[in-house]
Amino acid sequence: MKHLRHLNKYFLKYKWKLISGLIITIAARIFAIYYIPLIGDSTNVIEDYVKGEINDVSVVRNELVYNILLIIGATLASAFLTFLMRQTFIVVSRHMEYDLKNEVYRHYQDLSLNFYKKNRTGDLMNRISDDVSKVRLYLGPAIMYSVTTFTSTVVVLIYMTQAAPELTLYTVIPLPLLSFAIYKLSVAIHKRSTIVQQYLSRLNTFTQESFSGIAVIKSYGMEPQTNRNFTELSDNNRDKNLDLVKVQAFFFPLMVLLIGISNILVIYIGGRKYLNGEIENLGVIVEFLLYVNMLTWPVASIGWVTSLIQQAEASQERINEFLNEKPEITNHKPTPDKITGSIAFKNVSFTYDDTNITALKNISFEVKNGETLAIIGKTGSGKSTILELTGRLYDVGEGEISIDGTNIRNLNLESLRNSIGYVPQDAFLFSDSIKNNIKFGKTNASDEEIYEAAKNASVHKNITGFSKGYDTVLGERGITLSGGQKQRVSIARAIIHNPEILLFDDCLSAVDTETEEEILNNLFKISRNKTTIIVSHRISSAKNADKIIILEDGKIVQQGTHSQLINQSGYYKELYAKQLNEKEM
Ligand SMILES: Nc1ncnc2c1ncn2[C@@H]1O[C@H](COP(=O)(O)OP(=O)(O)OP(=O)(O)O)[C@@H](O)[C@H]1O
Repeated sequence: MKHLRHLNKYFLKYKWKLISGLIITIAARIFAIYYIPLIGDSTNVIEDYVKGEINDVSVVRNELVYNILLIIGATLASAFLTFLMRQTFIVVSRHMEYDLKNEVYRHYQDLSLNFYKKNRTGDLMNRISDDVSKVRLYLGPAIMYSVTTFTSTVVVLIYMTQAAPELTLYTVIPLPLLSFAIYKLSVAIHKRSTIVQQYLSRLNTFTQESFSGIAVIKSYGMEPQTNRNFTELSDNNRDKNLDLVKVQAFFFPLMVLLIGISNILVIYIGGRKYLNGEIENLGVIVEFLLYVNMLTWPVASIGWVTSLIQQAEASQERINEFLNEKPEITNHKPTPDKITGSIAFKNVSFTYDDTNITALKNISFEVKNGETLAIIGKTGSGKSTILELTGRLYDVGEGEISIDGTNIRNLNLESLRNSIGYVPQDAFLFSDSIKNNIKFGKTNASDEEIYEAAKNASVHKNITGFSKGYDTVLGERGITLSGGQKQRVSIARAIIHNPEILLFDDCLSAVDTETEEEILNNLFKISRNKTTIIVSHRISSAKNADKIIILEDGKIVQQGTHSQLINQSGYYKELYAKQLNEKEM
């Protein structure tokens, strides 16, 4: 239970609701059992009348009517209290589930990019959905059934021992057996349902991928092969489901068998005792039959609850594993900073943990406030890494990155991130309206600000061309934007909040040279007093920068202005000649 201790804070938070649930449950169980002695009593009255011990039929009638009214009252009270009990325990468990989900989600958000690289998205999703749901079964049903079982068992046993102590002993013998058998069965069911879940998630992943990649499947004529793969997965899935159903099928017969044994014991032993005169009235036997049936479900639920708790413990262990992960990038400065934007890299080297690739080697450069730096270099030379380090998505191993003369580790993290407008290499847009995607950069932006940003990113005309304009929904359920349109919406998102620093990671690669020219002209206007770093493979994007650096294998191999670099032999001059030729062709 040590992993479940993490949840104690939630029990404390909802303690008053839980305590009232406890009181309601005890009252509900007392009322639920209350009718049994009344039935016994009614049987006894009839028996006494049959034996001739009572001669007046109206006495019998009055007693029966009185008992029936009490039974109706107790049943109604028990039904109402049971409703309240579920409302309390199950509602509280839903609140706790909501709190836990939020806690996990907030923690995920704080964790660094490295964490996301080390763990698969499916695993992250499972822990926040499936595992939290399993924990909820402990927080709600498991606690509720434990309280019900305990209360019912204690109350029923008190009633039974008062009525016939020896008979009680014989009739409860099969019950622990029932509990143990149900526990074993629940464990077997759990094992099989975990396997079913795994197969189901494989099937889902396959289906989802084949729908997303339907264009590739069709163009390669792979439909028959995909069908075969689906059938194979689906067959496995069915077999695993059948394995589960076979075990589940034992559940109720087992319960019925053990209740049957208890009933036979009551009738056999109780009957003999009645004939011997050890039990005075038939009513005791009737009562015992009802008690045994009433005890069965709570006793069976001990096994079920035990397996629920075990599953919750395993799930909470997985959740805690992530909750105990410390964010690698933390804020060391609580007060906000005013950032103007001059950036300096001093002897920076950086190695990615997971691949051990040293992406940057002893990099030094400076971009003053309001200047533009262009970074050019072959693929894999470390260009994107420079931008990611500037935004402190990773902390550097060696050397120092400073902004306005302060090491970025000592800047307020929120101020740093707010001062940056970052356009990543692969523009990611959410399945939401274009307007909301742009507003992501400034949640309180007015429509005018959105249009202005879209105009500067040269995408306004495209958007107004869609029938729903800025309300056009993107993604799975909506329109698919072209690569260039996506890049431009992503640029609009970065510039809308008027940041001091703009980082563009090869974000004009999918637009034609004319649009590139138009966007660069707009950006030139809006970035006059901003510090800009443009990563590109095109000379056209870099040529107007105040400074250009050429990276090769993580090192700066050339730097200067466009006019200086085209007069030096090296990568820049070669690229310039090549791209000039392509333009002329
Ligand atoms: N997230 C990462 N984890 C591990 N290694 C990485 C990661 N990102 C980049 N690398 C490695 O670091 C090196 C530099 O990559 P980077 O993305 O900075 O290059 P780039 O110059 O931007 O390339 P491109 O022009 O193709 O975008 C590459 O060898 C790459 O494989």
